[in-house]
Amino acid sequence: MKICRSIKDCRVAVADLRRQDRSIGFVPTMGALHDGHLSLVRLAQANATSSVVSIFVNPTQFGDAADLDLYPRDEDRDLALLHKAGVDIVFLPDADTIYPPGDETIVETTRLANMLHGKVRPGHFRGVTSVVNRLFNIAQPDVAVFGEKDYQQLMVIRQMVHDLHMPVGIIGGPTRREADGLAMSSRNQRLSPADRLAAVVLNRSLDLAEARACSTGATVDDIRNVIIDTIAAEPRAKLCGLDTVTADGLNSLHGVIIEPLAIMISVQFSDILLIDQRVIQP
Ligand SMILES: Nc1ncnc2c1ncn2[C@@H]1O[C@H](COP(=O)(O)OP(=O)(O)OP(=O)(O)O)[C@@H](O)[C@H]1O
Ligand SMILES: CC(C)(CO)[C@@H](O)C(=O)[O-]
Ligand code: BAL
Repeated sequence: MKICRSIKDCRVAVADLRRQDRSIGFVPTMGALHDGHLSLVRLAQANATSSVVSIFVNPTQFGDAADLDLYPRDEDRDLALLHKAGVDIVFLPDADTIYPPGDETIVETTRLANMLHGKVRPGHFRGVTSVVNRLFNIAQPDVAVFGEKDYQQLMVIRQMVHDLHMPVGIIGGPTRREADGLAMSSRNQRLSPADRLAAVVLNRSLDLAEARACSTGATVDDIRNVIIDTIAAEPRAKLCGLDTVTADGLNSLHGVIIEPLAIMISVQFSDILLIDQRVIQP
């Protein structure tokens, strides 16, 4: 496994793989890896003949300086996990490498970035597309894998790739969960023991919403009420975002559910914001 910290080293390592006729499957991450990330690596390996993983805690997607400072980091453990997973290249740039001094270019999906979860975290998706664009230019992947847990992020990336004619196939990976149903997330390690137990309410509310959706004549408002009531019954949880939108265009849906519905929730425990989602078929 090659560990590259500069763009030049990463490009040389990618060119080596290309010389061997290997295709590149890319998984961008912010490190503090868990089984969710490793499942994306396996998906990349299943869809390409080599795998490249980046670890970069991207400052431009954090609105809150404390959230950026406290973001979990464990480079040695991450490298050991990626080595064991058979990854070919790990790219570990620093902020000046990605954003050279004087840098002034941003990439933004103007509609998708500023709605729904983008309103809870202003500027967040602009930071995501700006960094993913740079990472794609460096790793030059054939395919790249993103988790469905960050559902709006996946849609934003698909839109960017489509609009900018980027020759990269985007693959969505299913959400991996802890035994009690909590979606794996690097931020879970920052939860207090009591908040960790309470956090199971995200998945429980989505399970109850899905069950409600299966009943005849269920409306989008019924689903929303199930989520609102379930989260409200957990005193440690504060519902910050609840979006019920079409699964492909993320447009608002009302009335009886007659097309695939994406439910996206963000819930705060103390100072930590967790997200989860579910796509429900009518
Ligand atoms: N539980 C999961 N299952 C599958 N993929 C996941 C899961 N959690 C995150 N991912 C995906 O891994 C990639 C890297 O995400 P990131 O490094 O931000 O991890 P994270 O655990 O989501 O961290 P955070 O605490 O910031 O939410 C993203 O494409 C994300 O959607
Ligand atoms: C895609 C990503 C690595 C960009 O920084 C990040 O938003 C993430 O980890 O989901
Ligand atoms: N997976 C999303 C990264 C973030 O919360 O900034």
